[in-house]
Amino acid sequence: DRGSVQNLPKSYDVEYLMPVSLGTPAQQLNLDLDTGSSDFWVFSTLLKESMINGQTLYDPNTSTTSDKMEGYTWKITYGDESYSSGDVYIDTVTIGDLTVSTQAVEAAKVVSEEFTADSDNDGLVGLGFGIINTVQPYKQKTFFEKAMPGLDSPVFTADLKAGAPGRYNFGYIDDDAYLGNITYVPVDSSDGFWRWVSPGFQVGSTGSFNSTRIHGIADTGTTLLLLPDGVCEAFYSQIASAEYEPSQGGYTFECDDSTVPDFYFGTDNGQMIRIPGSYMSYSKTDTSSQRCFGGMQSDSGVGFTIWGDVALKAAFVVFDQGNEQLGWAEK
Ligand SMILES: C[C@H](Cc1ccc(C(C)(C)C)cc1)[C@H](NN)c1nnnn1Cc1ccc2c(c1)OCO2
Repeated sequence: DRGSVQNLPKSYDVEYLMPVSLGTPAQQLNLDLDTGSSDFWVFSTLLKESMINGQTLYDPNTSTTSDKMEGYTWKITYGDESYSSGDVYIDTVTIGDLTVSTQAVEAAKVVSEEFTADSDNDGLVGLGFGIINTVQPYKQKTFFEKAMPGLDSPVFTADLKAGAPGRYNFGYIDDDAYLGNITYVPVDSSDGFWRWVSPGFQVGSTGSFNSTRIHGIADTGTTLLLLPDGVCEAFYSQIASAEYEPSQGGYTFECDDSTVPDFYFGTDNGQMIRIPGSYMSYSKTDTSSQRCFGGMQSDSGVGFTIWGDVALKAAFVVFDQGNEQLGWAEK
């Protein structure tokens, strides 16, 4: 079996949403596929009005295939301090023609203001590893873990694009979606993330390669590229107008600065992925100024490196859960 679904970036590629069908008759919600968490949760009719702001709600009561998991609850807090919690239902879920008939759907009763404020986002599909699922008394499998046994191949792929629709595929690798070869690196899933080690980085096409092992996670649910301070300093030192502005929350530079270099990160045996300099001018710091917030920021607030959308949209990425490895290819 296999599946394929288009993903759509929101403005500034802050997040990528995909249509998902839940229940019978199908209720379609726009969800955020997040490889950096492992809860499948949705805005639902269980929420108080004050927490809803235009989102599409999953209504378990009108689905003829939903079953409430009595006594099961969930509560998740994300690294940016946002949170959500609620009850759990079993129902059928279809993503891009791939159906899981008994998915644990976590229906929100409470969401933090950050989720209420994002009216386009109806919830998250966590595709990290199930060991960090928050459902109590017994944790639940992710959508991919439920689908995996029936798939042609135990993989899903992420093809995120800058300011354009991309695609998530399940169960197969589309050889027309990338250039050259896919380089595979081992994954350590012990903390539930797609954690891997990059052998180093290079700033600009003429820069030298810096051999330094960077431990981090591949995270479709994080917008930016969060890297160690030393790497950020090496990158921003090459941009004439770059400054570290704590008041803005990080590195900024003049949006029209022509000295913004490309950034390369190593994957394995000499292969590198090139992130175009244009991906690094993330968003205007405020309407009046001509300064942009950098797409690369320090990981010091997080504690580990996060290869978020700014990096992932420069590559074709294979999340190979069957073999616990990540595949990287140029595109
Ligand atoms: C932030 C997202 C999860 C999310 C996505 C979207 C949203 C909104 C819709 C409301 C915009 C909120 C939350 C990320 N997903 N793996 C995540 N989940 N848990 N950690 N991270 C990454 C991290 C991101 C930012 C940090 C951080 C750690 O530590 C300190 O600052």
